[in-house]
Amino acid sequence: MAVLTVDGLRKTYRDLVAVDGLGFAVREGETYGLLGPNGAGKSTTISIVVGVLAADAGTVQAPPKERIGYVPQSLALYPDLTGRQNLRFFAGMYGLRGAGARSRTEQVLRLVGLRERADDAVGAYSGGMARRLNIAVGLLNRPSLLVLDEPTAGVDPQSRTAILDSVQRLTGEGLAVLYTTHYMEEAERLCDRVGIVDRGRMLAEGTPAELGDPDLEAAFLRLTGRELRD
Ligand SMILES: Nc1ncnc2c1ncn2[C@@H]1O[C@H](COP(=O)(O)OP(=O)(O)OP(=O)(O)O)[C@@H](O)[C@H]1O
Repeated sequence: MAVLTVDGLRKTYRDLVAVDGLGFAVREGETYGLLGPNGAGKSTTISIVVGVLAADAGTVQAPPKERIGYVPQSLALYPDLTGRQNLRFFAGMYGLRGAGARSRTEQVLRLVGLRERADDAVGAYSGGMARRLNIAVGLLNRPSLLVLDEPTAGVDPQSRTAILDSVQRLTGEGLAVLYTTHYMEEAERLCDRVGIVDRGRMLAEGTPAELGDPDLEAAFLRLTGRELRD
């Protein structure tokens, strides 16, 4: 069953067409990788899916906002509070209280592998730990769709592995995940299906094995070209 269906999506910024008739679906228990070079329209698409940006045309069928866990590229955490205090604060914002808030906080800490560091101030966290805490915040409200925008950018292999492991555990429980990354080998390992986009259009879609010849990076470069984008 599709948790998210995007059809004919279009968004322009003045005369720039950022998203140009994009369509894809993410099913229950599936990790879908939205891949594309810088400026392809991924972040714009994600912003529309999570409801922070309005489309010019097209449709998005998604869970209600409170059932979407959105983890943006930029961190939204309080550095002076501990990891656990941050989670308790955001749990309160979601309307979780008392024992319910406490037990959910402990569950998400465990899911991202941060229980042992939960009482350290977030300002002292490594980049990878902060990313994992940001993901934990996105999980607090038991979303049915988790949207991860480059969650492993600039983190060390340990945190990257912890992040991929958590995503795999979560999809095993039925969560649908929309994922962006510039690391093709990561998409190969993690994503059940990928969509390669450029200039706001879907160029190819399928499993990494279907698209990758000889691998996903080669397919990506063949489809999107070698010209530098930024
Ligand atoms: N607020 C904005 N105003 C004007 N143009 C914008 C705005 N946001 C994005 N764009 C442009 O829209 C296009 C798509 O950008 P978008 O950020 O969606 O791409 P992306 O695939 O997420 O790129 P990246 O991999 O760099 O995050 C780009 O050409 C970008 O410069």
